[in-house]
Amino acid sequence: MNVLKLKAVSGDNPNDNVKRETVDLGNGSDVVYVQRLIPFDQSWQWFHYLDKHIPWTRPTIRVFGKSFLQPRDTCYVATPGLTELTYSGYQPHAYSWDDYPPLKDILDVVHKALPGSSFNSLLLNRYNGGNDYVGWHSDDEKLYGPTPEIASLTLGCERDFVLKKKPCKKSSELLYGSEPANKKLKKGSHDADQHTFRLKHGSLLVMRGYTQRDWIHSVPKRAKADATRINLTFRRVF
Ligand SMILES: O=C(O)CCC(=O)C(=O)O
Ligand SMILES: [Fe+2]
Repeated sequence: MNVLKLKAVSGDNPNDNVKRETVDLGNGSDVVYVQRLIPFDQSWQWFHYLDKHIPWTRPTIRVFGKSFLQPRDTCYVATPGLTELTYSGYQPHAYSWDDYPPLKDILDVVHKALPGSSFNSLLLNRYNGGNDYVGWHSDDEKLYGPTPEIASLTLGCERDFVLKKKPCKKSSELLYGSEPANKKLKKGSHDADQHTFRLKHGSLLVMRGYTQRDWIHSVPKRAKADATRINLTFRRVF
């Protein structure tokens, strides 16, 4: 597996001396990784708050006519009046930012780190150990527009986040949710087509440009990851 050597570049915001690294995926797609966005202790405080107070659910989802228990807990938060989110035949209830005030503080930190961003929805995931995962997919729902910026914050247990180039549109649709997330690279593909980021406690990973159109991503099962990870993905619904 290709664990990236990242090139450090300075942030857009001169007040922001947080180190960030950008990986150009080509064809108008890139990923920004900020390894230490939120200080260690603050990250644990938010982790414990969210672990305890968020109304986590593990919904049944439908993929190609078959029902599955989603292999992680989830919750959705959105500004009122937005188009409702539906994925894999499941429409989550949209909770309000006001229900969980620390989410607004986290949103502020993310907005400051990403000048020009204005997220209005948040999908939370909780992985209760290494058997919980998210399979190959892209977040290419229409409500996010053609080039969504998706900012993904990690709290708790480190996990690998893998990006893989779509072979073509049809086959990537077939991959969605149905292929084991840890499947090896196909023969004929090469290293530039797959990138792995080890997402640290307090880190932020941002997918931009055409990443959702041209790439799929997953958080594979990991036998050794025995602790809980909470992930917050901020998105803008248009
Ligand atoms: O947990 C992660 O890092 C990724 C979650 C994800 O891809 C999603 O919620 O769409
Ligand atoms: Fe995703």
